[in-house]
Amino acid sequence: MTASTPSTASTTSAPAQADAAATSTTGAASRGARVRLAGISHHYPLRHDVDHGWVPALMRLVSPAARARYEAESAKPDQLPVLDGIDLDIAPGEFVSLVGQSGCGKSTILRLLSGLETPSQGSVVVDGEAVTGTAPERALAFQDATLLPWRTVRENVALGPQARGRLEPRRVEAALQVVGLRDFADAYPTTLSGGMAQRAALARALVNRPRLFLLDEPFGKLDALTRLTLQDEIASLWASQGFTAVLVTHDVEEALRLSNRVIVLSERPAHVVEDIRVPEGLGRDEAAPEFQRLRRHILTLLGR
Ligand SMILES: Nc1ncnc2c1ncn2[C@@H]1O[C@H](COP(=O)(O)OP(=O)(O)OP(=O)(O)O)[C@@H](O)[C@H]1O
Repeated sequence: MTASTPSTASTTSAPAQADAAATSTTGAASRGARVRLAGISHHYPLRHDVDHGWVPALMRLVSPAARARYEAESAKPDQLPVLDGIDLDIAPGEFVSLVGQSGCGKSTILRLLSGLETPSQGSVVVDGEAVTGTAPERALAFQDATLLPWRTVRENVALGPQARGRLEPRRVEAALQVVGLRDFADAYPTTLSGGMAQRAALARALVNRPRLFLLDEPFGKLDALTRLTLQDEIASLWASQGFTAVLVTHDVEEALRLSNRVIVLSERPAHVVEDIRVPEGLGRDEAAPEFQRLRRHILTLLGR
């Protein structure tokens, strides 16, 4: 499935813009990456996995009770299983949301897709190539904008291309334009609202023309109104830029508004409980019985 009409909130005129953009840039959809997660399992080492060579000597000096506590702790598994057999194919231009209990491994999946983390088992393949490290065309946006406070908005957006020696000022200006921050290009991050800072972070990702955009609760810290506005803007960007999007969110309505598919994950170690296709256009009609039915269904799967 390729990007088609986006599902967006109905609070502003952005959905109309998104529709227009989607219609006018049908070719853009092919820019999106094809993603394949095959047999992914992942664990993190636990703290007592650390090799403290001095511990046995110390244990001879401590009380039997303290020694017993240490031995009990050491006998625990030394790995935290986080993901358990995740298989997922994402078509170019799809918008996929991952929902699941806190701590189930959603962000880990994004880190694997970005190349920040390597899976303990299985493979992450983007556009036919195994992911072995980070790449600018696989952009990651977090809950915190993480802008450098000593650089202006423009300088923050330019940072990635500059660091790679590929600075194209026109692209930086275009990225600022697309997120509506041209007038604040010379402002410093401390003078921005939360929503504006998040827009700057989106521009910083978009300047790399990502084929895969990984969004880790990017609206999590924003007030409800800004959140809805930015959701519309993401939908609009997705329609016009044609990237593949993977969004981690706790907000089931947000997932239904924005996505073609909602992947419901189990508790940790996570596996896919259900892969739900969102009918085209449904996201714009929250009052629709089908929207509400899907919302309740997902909440039930999440045990809420
Ligand atoms: N670098 C790490 N080292 C050790 N454990 C980690 C590391 N990163 C995450 N974890 C653990 O892995 C589990 C999954 O973390 P992850 O951040 O992927 O979950 P999540 O579903 O995104 O959580 P949330 O919804 O609360 O943000 C958690 O128990 C977390 O404590």
